[in-house]
Amino acid sequence: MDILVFGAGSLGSLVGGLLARTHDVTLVGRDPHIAAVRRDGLRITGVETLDVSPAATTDATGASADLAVVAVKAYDTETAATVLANGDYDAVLSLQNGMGNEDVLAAHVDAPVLAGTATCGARLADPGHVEWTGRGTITLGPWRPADDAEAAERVAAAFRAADLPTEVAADMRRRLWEKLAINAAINPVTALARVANGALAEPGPLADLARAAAVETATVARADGVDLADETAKDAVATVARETARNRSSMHRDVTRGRRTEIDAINGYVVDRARATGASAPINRTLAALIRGWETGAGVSTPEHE
Ligand SMILES: NC(=O)C1=CN([C@@H]2O[C@H](COP(=O)(O)OP(=O)(O)OC[C@H]3O[C@@H](n4cnc5c(N)ncnc54)[C@H](O)[C@@H]3O)[C@@H](O)[C@H]2O)C=CC1
Ligand SMILES: CC(C)(CO)C(=O)C(=O)O
Repeated sequence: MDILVFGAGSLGSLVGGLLARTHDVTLVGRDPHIAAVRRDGLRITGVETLDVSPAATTDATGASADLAVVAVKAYDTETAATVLANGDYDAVLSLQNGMGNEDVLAAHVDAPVLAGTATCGARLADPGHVEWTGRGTITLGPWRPADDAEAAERVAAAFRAADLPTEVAADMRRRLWEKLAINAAINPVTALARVANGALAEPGPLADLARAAAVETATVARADGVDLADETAKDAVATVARETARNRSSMHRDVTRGRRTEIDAINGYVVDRARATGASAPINRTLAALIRGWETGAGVSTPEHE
């Protein structure tokens, strides 16, 4: 399969690099990482060590491929969608966190849109070098009823052929809301309290706050027509906090590095859906206000500004 990975940062480089073992992959990203991959190839270390040589470019305008995988931060999805709209793809798959990305892609591209979640961990260590920090799996499926279920099966088969454990799901909206509940609970609380995820697995005020944010998110999901039980959301947060106890969440890392966060696509999205459905979301609203207030005061940067 011809695969273009739009957003060759941490996750995009890992997934693109692993897919490059079997498929023709083009990474789309920014220098100095892209220049290093073009010169020396891509090195993956951590869970496994491997060296691969995908094609790499900083400009995907007018490109075509069987599949475009979107792995930019949520605040860059609109730009990615605009570039992809000028190309030719049989399917577009988002592996991003947060909500709203698939709708933005669907509004721009003329191809089936697939939603996906990735539980693997990745960190761009140096230009040309990505660290694989957690093995994980990928779950993907059609986003809208009109989106092609066969495209999801084709993509999953291609991922499995490259040894990426991948499952197809028919209920991606519910699964993205469940992931959203996890991120809405763990990300801002760990970022504001500057603690590792495991702090939320210990009884105490931070665990109580995270649980309350998850339950509130599940309430908004139900108001939005998605069947997500309070218990499911609460248990998911407890399990992820325990299983990733030593990790710092992506929002905690963004805040520590003075970088823009994905708050709009996480707690901000919950607040927007609460407003649209007449539900109330005071906990998500407070967490979003605190992180947005920090972003404004800190004069945050995005990776391309570095
Ligand atoms: N890093 C991880 O382990 C995981 C990340 N995710 C999600 O995946 C998404 C990406 O996360 P990361 O890889 O950590 O972020 P990242 O910031 O490391 O990578 C995003 C990359 O996209 C590039 N980019 C953005 N706009 C571009 C454009 N117009 N042209 C070319 N390149 C562009 C940026 O330069 C950056 O290198 C986020 O939604 C995140 O929440 C999900 C699961 C795991
Ligand atoms: C699941 C979790 C909370 C793991 O850290 C994550 O997705 C993130 O940090 O963004």
